[in-house]
Amino acid sequence: MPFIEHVSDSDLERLALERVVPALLAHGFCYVDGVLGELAGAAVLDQVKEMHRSGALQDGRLAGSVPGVHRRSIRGDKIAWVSGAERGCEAISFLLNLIDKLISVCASRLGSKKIRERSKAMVACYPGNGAGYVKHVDNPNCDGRCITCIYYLNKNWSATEHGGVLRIFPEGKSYVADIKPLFDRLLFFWSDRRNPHEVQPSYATRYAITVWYFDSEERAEAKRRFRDLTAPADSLPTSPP
Ligand SMILES: Cc1cc(NC(=O)CCC(=O)O)nc(C)c1Br
Ligand SMILES: [Fe+3]
Repeated sequence: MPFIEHVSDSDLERLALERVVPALLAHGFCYVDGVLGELAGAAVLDQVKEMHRSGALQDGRLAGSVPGVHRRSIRGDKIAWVSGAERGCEAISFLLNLIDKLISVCASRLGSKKIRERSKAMVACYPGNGAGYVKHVDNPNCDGRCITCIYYLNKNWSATEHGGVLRIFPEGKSYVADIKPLFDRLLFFWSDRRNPHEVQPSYATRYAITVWYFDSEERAEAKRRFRDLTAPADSLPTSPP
């Protein structure tokens, strides 16, 4: 991608149709470099650094505390959830708007997926103390998340020196995909079991912003299932007297 300060809608449309959709359908993942360009990318990085400096990033929680296992050994990242409307997140909001446009062009060409909503943006920082993220699947049990989209923000990143590579183990393939978390790189991959992935130990501060796009039918079904599990007491069959 040439140095494009302001990516036009037609550029996004072409990028989606010629690059993202074919790669997602063929390999299940795809990354694009130089998405925002130097200036807009640097503005996003500055805002993420300011969040880190101001202490807005907190330890990533684990789903359910894992007894006896030290949290950092599983997830070493510090995170914050942003909608983009917060003060100091204007550049992040610009990024999210651009990704939304890209996905909306892709969505209609990704088969039966109806992608109409997404999560908030998760701003993450691996502090560079050797922490990473153990191998996992983002959406192993049909919670509705369809596409994981990660925007990386790390300038002059050297995998040999700093580690921090995202390794995807595409299901059923004989190869792994090692993706460096480079500045102004946008990565997409199916969130389900097709893409187990890990973040290898990071030895430099490693910033990324992740959003998850929902398939609305799978999301609605997951909500129904979840509601059954958490139905209020009065609707559950009462235990025998
Ligand atoms: C909160 C949360 C974060 C992540 N992040 C990564 O996999 C790291 C990707 C990267 O930074 O390259 N994955 C899941 C399933 C949850 Br939940
Ligand atoms: Fe993940």
